[in-house]
Amino acid sequence: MTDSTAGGADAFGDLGKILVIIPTYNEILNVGRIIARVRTAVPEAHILVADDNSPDGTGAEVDRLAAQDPNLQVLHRRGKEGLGAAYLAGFRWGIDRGYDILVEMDADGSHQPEQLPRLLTALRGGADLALGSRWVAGGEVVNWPKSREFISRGGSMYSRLMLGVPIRDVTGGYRAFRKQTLLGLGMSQVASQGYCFQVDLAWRAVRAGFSVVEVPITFVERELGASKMSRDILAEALFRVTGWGIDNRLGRIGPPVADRET
Ligand SMILES: Nc1nc2c(ncn2[C@@H]2O[C@H](COP(=O)(O)OP(=O)(O)O[C@H]3O[C@H](CO)[C@@H](O)[C@H](O)[C@@H]3O)[C@@H](O)[C@H]2O)c(=O)[nH]1
Repeated sequence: MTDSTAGGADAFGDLGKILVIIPTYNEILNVGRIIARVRTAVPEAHILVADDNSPDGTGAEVDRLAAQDPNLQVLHRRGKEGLGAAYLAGFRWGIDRGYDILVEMDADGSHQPEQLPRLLTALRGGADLALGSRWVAGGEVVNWPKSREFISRGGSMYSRLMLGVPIRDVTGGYRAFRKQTLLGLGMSQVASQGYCFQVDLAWRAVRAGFSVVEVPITFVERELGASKMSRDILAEALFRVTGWGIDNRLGRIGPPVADRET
């Protein structure tokens, strides 16, 4: 049987130029493998690694790989400023260079590049934002510690409760955006740095009236390297989501103000 979501040379050319953004902090053990897997899964996609000056030399390793691959670029950032800041810099870089589709993908293999065609197929079907989801039917996590699953499910539930956002996996970080979605949700006003950046963007997309489609994915716990999840990241998420929830109930939050393309 043919998988209608399978990739292949230029299978998604009709969507325009695709950029996969991979944020990295100390991912030298993973970065080469993930780049190779993206190449095979969706050959026409270009890749941008947004590296926060990783002490383990991830940025230099990608420079070495990029010397052989014109469709691989590195955004060297000055230091660790959080996942959100790295993605925002990557989105801006991509939009300024004419990319139409911008994809978020972790470096550690949790987000399987082989499932990227599913997200792109959802965009082709009319979604403005295709969100890889662990918590819809058909989605799953593999080898994730129960404690992480609890935090992740709890974070999504709390966000739904506080914000009324109708998304089951609102903290998930495997996503494909149309450029117009990022501009329309006002990405330049996003200040979240850690993983609550994902909640911020999804909620903004909903408030801006975009169609957000959850696509089931299998999230596989990393085998190499370490998660960057920390107490500070959790505290930021709790603080921000609670604040947004209160402001929302008081009617202080309206639709986001769209960015200009420049
Ligand atoms: N440039 C940069 N990259 C970062 C930073 N912090 C993390 N990253 C990169 O962001 C990706 C995800 O970080 P992990 O630390 O591996 O995340 P996780 O614990 O597996 O968390 C996953 O689940 C979260 C909760 O659902 C998600 O919010 C998150 O996006 C991710 O999918 C990895 O490629 C990692 O190197 C940072 O400060 N700067």
